[in-house]
Amino acid sequence: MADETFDLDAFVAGLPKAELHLHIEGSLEPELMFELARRNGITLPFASVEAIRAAYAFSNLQDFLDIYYQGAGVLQTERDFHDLAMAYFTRLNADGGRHAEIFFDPQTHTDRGIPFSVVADGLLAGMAQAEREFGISSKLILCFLRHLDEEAAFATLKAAEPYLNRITGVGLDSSEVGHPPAKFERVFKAAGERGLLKVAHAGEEGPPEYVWEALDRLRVDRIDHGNRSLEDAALTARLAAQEMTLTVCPLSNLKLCVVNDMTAHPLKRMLDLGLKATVNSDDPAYFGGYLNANFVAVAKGVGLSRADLATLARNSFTGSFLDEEQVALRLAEVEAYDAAFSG
Ligand code: HPA
Ligand SMILES: [Zn+2]
Repeated sequence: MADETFDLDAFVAGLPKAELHLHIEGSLEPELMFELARRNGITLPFASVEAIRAAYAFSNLQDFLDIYYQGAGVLQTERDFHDLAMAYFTRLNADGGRHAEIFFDPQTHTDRGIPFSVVADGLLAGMAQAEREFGISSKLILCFLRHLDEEAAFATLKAAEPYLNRITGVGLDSSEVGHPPAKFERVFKAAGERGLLKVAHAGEEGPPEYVWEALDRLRVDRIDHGNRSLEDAALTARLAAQEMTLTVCPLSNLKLCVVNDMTAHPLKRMLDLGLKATVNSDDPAYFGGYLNANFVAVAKGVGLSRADLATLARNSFTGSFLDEEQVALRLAEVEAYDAAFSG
């Protein structure tokens, strides 16, 4: 079959795609971290860009989160958040990305005295510029930090009130184990009543029960990660029947030791089980690769076919929060690309 001999890098490079799982604070490259530290008169506990990169050796999610929250401390002004967003969209554009739904963690900033409006206005300005310059559409998803309490999440939803017409949904991130989705049932209900869509990280390190809870108690529209769902056959069947989108992050899974080796990554099994998986970069500045690097690494690791890759690209649009008309346009682009590609 021609499938076995296709040029993987070339096919992935031009494939139209959307990114649905990207923490904008996790796209802060060490170079920009240094520049913002200098701009804002902050002294970093690292001597060089190389020293920062050398510190990015994690054995679990918490190891990463500790350094990720520390890094975000250089973000102070609206311009900083704008520059952060534009740096990400420049990478996404280079990767053939057409659309992104980006997470931000307002509590990481408001808890150190940065107003919600500074964060949101900066990110929204970067998103508008990416649309103008690259034709990349994007949406903003407000994540609650699950290691903090329900009251803090409600306060964040209140701070977001003036922005709710420019925020598409809410999410749930940070330390998973010990902080089950049910802890945030009421705040997710309140978010839903305000017209927001809902996603949650579940089954990255946490057990399948957390995925059930995200479905049944938070009533999410997507599951972020979801890897550990495969331990539960009834859950897997439910996710497939419901056509629930999973936003899977291969290089993140490798760096945070959710998988020991890329050849053991569950993505191929997910697709073969009929799960609606997508490929995403999560925190690309920390995990060693942007969107296309994730596609290529997992495709090589588990042997994805060209048809699998086209399915993943389609899933990224049908699993997005774009309206039907925009989805149809993007799907037509995928079909046209796939039909025309020969390599
Ligand atoms: O992969 C992640 N999991 C949980 N919280 C996060 N915050 C940034 N990235 C992540
Ligand atoms: Zn994530």
